[in-house]
Amino acid sequence: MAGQGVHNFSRFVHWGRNIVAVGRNYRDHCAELGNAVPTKPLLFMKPVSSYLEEGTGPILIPRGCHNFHHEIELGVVIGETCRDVCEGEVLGRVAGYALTLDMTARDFQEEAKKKGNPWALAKGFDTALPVSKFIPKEEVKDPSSLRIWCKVNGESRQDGTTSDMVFSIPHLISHISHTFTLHPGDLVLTGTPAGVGPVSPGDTLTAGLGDLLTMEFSVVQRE
Ligand SMILES: O=C(O)/C=C/C(=O)CC(=O)C(=O)O
Ligand SMILES: [Mg+2]
Repeated sequence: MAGQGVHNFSRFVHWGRNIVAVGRNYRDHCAELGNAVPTKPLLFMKPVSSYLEEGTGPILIPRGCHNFHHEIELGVVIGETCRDVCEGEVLGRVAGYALTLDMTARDFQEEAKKKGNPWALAKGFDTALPVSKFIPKEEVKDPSSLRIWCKVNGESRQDGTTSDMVFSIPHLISHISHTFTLHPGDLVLTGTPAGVGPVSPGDTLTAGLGDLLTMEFSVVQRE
């Protein structure tokens, strides 16, 4: 496995930065949840308090959640300010990448969707954003062609490739930057491929990004 240059995430990505997440960015995931493929990126935010660095503790199922899902995603870490950037400039402003999980309280999200409410509780609880080590961009030959996979207790659940994104990384970051500025250290989650599904207390999630790294998290109920 490559990845000699990976580093502790918080050494490079400072807490207190924006976390922008993209939803419905893989056709197969749109289909599995019965959603139309969007015609422009669907964006939401996760709070910085949702970060969970690998090795610092378990993923906590939020109180009252009865349908808790994994979503494996490629995370893009911004290296230079992005404000009104064109697509051609984007990759030059990226610092690197991380493997992330957009943990989702699906029942909270369903309730919010029915009422037309935001997804903050469904996507923003403590530990809703497990992250791998940080991978400098020099380690990643082609971010538009990376395998991302996730297993639960050793059983394959998600196995996709970033080449299947509806909107590319340059398109997503350019699009975001025309509405709000992204700063160094901000993280963009790029959406999940098909295979999202439930996890329970006692489960172990393992996930991988190409031949760059793997990560592992356990799951417990928040008391
Ligand atoms: O619309 C839904 O039911 C669910 C959408 C998501 O959770 C979107 C994502 O976070 C994603 O596609 O990665
Ligand atoms: Mg997601």
